[in-house]
Amino acid sequence: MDEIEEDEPRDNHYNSKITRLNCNPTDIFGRHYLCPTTRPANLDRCLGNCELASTVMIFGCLAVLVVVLYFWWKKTTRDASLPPGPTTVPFLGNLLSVNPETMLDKFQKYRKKYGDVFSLVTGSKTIVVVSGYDTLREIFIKHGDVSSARPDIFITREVGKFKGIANASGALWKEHRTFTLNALREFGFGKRSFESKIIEELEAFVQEIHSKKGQSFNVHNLLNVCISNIMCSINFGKRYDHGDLDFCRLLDSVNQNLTNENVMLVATVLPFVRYIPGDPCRIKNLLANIEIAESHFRQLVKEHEQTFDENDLRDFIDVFLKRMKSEQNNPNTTFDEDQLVKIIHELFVAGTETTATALRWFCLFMIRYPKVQEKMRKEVYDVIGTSRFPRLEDKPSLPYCEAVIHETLRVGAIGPFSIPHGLSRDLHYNGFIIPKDALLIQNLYSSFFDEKIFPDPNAFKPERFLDEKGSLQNTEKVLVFSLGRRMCPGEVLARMELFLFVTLIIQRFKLEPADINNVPPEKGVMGVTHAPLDFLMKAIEIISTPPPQSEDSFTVFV
Ligand code: HEM
Repeated sequence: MDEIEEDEPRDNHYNSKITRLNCNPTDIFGRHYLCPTTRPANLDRCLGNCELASTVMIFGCLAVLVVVLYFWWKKTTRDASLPPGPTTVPFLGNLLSVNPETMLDKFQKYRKKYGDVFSLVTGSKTIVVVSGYDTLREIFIKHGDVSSARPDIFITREVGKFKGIANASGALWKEHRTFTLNALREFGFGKRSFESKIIEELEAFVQEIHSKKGQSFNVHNLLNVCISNIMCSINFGKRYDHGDLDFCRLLDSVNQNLTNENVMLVATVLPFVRYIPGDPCRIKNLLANIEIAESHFRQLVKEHEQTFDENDLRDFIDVFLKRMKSEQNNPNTTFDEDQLVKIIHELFVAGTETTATALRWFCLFMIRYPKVQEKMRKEVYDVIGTSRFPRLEDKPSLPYCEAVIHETLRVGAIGPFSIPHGLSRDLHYNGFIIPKDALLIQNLYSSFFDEKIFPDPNAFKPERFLDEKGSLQNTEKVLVFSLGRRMCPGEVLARMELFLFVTLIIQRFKLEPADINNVPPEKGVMGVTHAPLDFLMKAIEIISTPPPQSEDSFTVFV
């Protein structure tokens, strides 16, 4: 590059013109760097060129800006081939309609106005929302071959690395979902071994409530700890004491992410926010918490490897390690440590938050509907009495309790929008095209509150699930575990947990609000799940608690 020599005289005209242009003409050595290719002798030409260059640059930038704005405007405008939806706002599209605080009601209104399949355009992603029992079945069962993928979004890419089960698609997902379901089934789904793990935790739960001595308390943490401990027994073969520091750290990192409510949604529709300095949306914090949890799980895997005995498979990690070892000479194996860590992380999170939230809704409904509580208790006392804990084999004899569980899942609407789905190719539906890169939302909530299926949908009425003979009916209409190929693989375990917790709570305690004049509202908040606002309650002991190793309780199953 040519430079102006240091001993060259300065040009006044040059300096004055530069001053007019409000530029610094020389650097500290007096070298002209405004237009480095030109010498002062050619100053006028240089300045002319510079002005021309600036003008060209300004027009160039404007042209780029216009092109960018045009494409952004296009991206925030609904294409005619898409399913219908609310009018888009230039450059924002329907971004304002994806506010988690208002989404439940808004989507109900949009369904009425635009039909069972409507679209929202956000610029970065096209969201297609599917509502209604029949249409959900059509898109996710009939067209399940196309609609069972996961989309490429923040959570699947940055959090899940497209691994595990919930964040994987295609062959990897199929292989590991089947493997995990078989492993859990073999290991104890629906069997006594799982029941004994749940009952072991129920003992601890009862003791904790007993220690409250009828004082008001928030059941939130206690339920989280108990339910996650069940997942720990299944995954890692051990439960933790409620005060264990490692366990508290693990739960804290998971809970922080769960209460970091809508970060996933924000990062999905506004992917650039993660680059804003200062982490205002706590995305880096979320990723750091994932790392804390996964290094805990990695450590557990290492410990298992050291004590592994293929003739004594203790838990899910051991079952996976056995498969890993049997495939160690297969260069294409997908059974590796990363995949194992992702799966146990998913099982831990998916298996804890959902079930614990359902049980919080249950406690809230019992406080609000004491007559339902009484009716359940009568059924439990008639069938089981008070001398032993409820068991899974009591289930068919307790249809009213089962009806209450279904009504809790329906009105509590724990996962109202399920987990986002993706598509393996464009899907033609009713004359519209749902594009391959769209994000498909299952609006399960629309079916829970559909008055054609559940008349008077806002009322908490367990009787709706019982026919004239008192037998269960219509329970399959509560799509809380989703439907089709991605349907929740933890349903069996969740139902076991719900039944045993709910019937035991009712058998042993009378639930009351902390303040009879201030009964907590039924209002839920949208986060990772749809959960009730925190509330205080009292659990008045009806039957004195048996000692932890009592004959009557879990020793029967161990
Ligand atoms: C009341 C409790 C539960 C509810 C309401 C629930 C609900 C759901 C829903 C709605 C989905 C999304 C399905 C889809 O994408 O279409 C799901 C997926 C999943 N759930 Fe559950 N779940 C519960 C308990 C559990 C438990 C106890 C486990 C663990 C054993 C579990 C493990 C999973 C996994 C691994 C997935 C991902 C499945 C896949 O992508 O193929 N869930 N669950």
